[in-house]
Amino acid sequence: MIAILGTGKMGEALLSGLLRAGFKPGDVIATARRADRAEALRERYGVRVLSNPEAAKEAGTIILAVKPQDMASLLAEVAPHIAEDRLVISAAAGITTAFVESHLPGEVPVVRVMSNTPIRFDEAMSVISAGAYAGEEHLRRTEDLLKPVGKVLRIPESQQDAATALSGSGPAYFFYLVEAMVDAGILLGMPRAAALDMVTQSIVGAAVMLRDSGEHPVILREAVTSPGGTTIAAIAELERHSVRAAFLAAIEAARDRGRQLAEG
Ligand SMILES: NC(=O)C1=CN([C@@H]2O[C@H](COP(=O)(O)OP(=O)(O)OC[C@H]3O[C@@H](n4cnc5c(N)ncnc54)[C@H](OP(=O)(O)O)[C@@H]3O)[C@@H](O)[C@H]2O)C=CC1
Ligand SMILES: O=C(O)[C@@H]1CCC=N1
Repeated sequence: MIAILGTGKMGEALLSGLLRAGFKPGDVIATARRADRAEALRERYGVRVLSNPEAAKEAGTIILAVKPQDMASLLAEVAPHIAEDRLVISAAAGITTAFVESHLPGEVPVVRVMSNTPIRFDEAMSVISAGAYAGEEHLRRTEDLLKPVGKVLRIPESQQDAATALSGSGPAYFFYLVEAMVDAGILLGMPRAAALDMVTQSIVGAAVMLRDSGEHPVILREAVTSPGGTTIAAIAELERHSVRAAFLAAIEAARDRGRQLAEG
C-alpha cells in the first residue's frame, strides 16, 4: 500500500500517474487537510482519503508531499506510526533525509526525491538519493514508482539542492521564456494566440530534437545560426544583455534558497 501525505499539485499528479501506470485505486491512500479537497480526490480517483496517522499506519511506502514549511508538523503527527520496515519518500525541496530521519523513531529508510511538474504528462525529471538507512532495495522501489511518470536519475544527496534549482524549478524558466517570446511577438504586431502557437511548437520541437538527436545543444544552435543572418542578430542582443550570466546567477539563487528551506 502506498500513501501520499499532502495530496496537492505534485501529490495529485503522482497519484494520477500511478493509476495510469496500472496501480489500482485500492493500492493508494491519499491525505488532505481540507474536507473539500479530500472529497474531490475521492470522487476523481476513487482512492481512500484518510487521516495522516491512519494512512501512515497502513502503508508500506509513505510519500511526504507537503511544502517544506509543513514538513516538521506532518512528521510529528505520523512519527509514532512509522516503523523501520517502511519506506519514507520525501518529495520536498530543501528537506534533507537527515531531517526526516531525525523526526522518525529508530532507523527508518528515507529516500529524497526532487521531481517536477511535467509529472502530470508522464514527462517528469525525478532525481533520487538514499538516506542513511536506505539501500538498493529502497532506491529500486522508489524508481518503480517514478519511472512510469518520467525519467529517474540517482544522484548524491549533496547535489539535491542544485538539482532542485535546475530541474525541479526548470519548467518555470521555460514558461518564463515562452512568456517573454510571446511578448516579443506582440511587440512585432503578431496576434497573441498565433505568437503562443509559434513559440510553443518551437520549444516542443527544440526539446524533442535535443532529446532524440543525441546532438549537443551548441551544435543544434549553430545549425540555426547562419553567418550574417537573423539568429546571430538576436544572439548578439542576448549576449549584450548578459542573459547567460543571468541564468547562472538565477539558478545559483534557487540552489541557495533550497539550502535555506532546510533551515526552516
Ligand atoms: N510545484 C513544483 O513545481 C514542485 C514542488 N515540489 C515539492 O513538492 C511538495 C509539494 O508541492 P506542491 O504540490 O507544489 O504544493 P501544494 O501546496 O500544491 O501541495 C501540498 C498539499 O499538502 C497539503 N497539506 C499541508 N499540510 C498537510 C497536512 N498536515 N496533512 C495533509 N495535507 C497537508 C496542502 O493542503 P492545502 O491545499 O490546504 O494547502 C496541499 O494540498 C513541496 O515540498 C515542493 O517543494 C517538488 C518539485 C516541483
Ligand atoms: O519553488 C519551489 O520551491 C518548488 C520546488 C521546486 C519547484 N518548485
